[in-house]
Amino acid sequence: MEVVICRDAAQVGIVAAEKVADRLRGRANPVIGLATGSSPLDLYAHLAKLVDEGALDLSQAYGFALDEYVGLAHEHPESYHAVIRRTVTEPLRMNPARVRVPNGMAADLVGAAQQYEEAIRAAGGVDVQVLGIGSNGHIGFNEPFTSFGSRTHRVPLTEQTRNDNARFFDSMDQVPTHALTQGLGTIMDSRTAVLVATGEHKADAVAAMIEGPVAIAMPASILQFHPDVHVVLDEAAAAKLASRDHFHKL
Ligand SMILES: O=P(O)(O)OC[C@H]1O[C@](O)(CO)[C@@H](O)[C@@H]1O
Repeated sequence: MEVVICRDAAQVGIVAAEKVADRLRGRANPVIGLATGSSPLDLYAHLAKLVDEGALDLSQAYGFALDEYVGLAHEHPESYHAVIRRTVTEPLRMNPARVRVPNGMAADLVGAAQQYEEAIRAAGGVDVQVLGIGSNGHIGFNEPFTSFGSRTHRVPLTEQTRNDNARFFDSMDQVPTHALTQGLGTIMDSRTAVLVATGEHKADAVAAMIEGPVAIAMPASILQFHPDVHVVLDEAAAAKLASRDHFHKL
């Protein structure tokens, strides 16, 4: 696990985007795994700048979002279908037909989850998975006590996650209660993972992910076993790392 500590959130976005771009360049049909939430927005903005400057071409790339709310219409502005279109597909000039988001509106969610796994496999697997981390240590929507071997599946959201995401909705009762998410096993199959975290509200989860025991109470701790994972933090998110002096500081 490589850990890089940056001055601020803007630098996190740039450093992480460069790592993602390095691994996508030169591949004929690169596959990028896409996180939503606030954390990766600066990363996507920098990737968009590279695309605008001609330093990166994602027109032939495939994209797979990590997750989607269950029962939220794709047209809803906070559905991850809409968020990915707004923050990734359009600014990165990707082909919309090659960017997939789990179908949280499917009548058969088990079938939709299996099809999603098959689509990732058919595209050749994920080259670079972009990740954020929830304040309770979730990645994707894999909440604490999710099996490490899990594949794409339907999950209930914890109260903490619903509270964290309530800022995107008018009221708490509009925040969905369930999601369809890639599993921890699916995420661990990615060839490279780049996780970004900023802000003091992530400091406990970040410290537990990097230094704590690998335990299902802290889903992100499974990344300690990922063969090529890069964690890019700002000072605030790195503040509770006892081992911070061992890591690369920019
Ligand atoms: O980046 P945020 O908004 O803090 O969210 C943390 C994580 O929770 C999720 O929103 C749940 O999927 C992730 O996409 C994100 O990485």
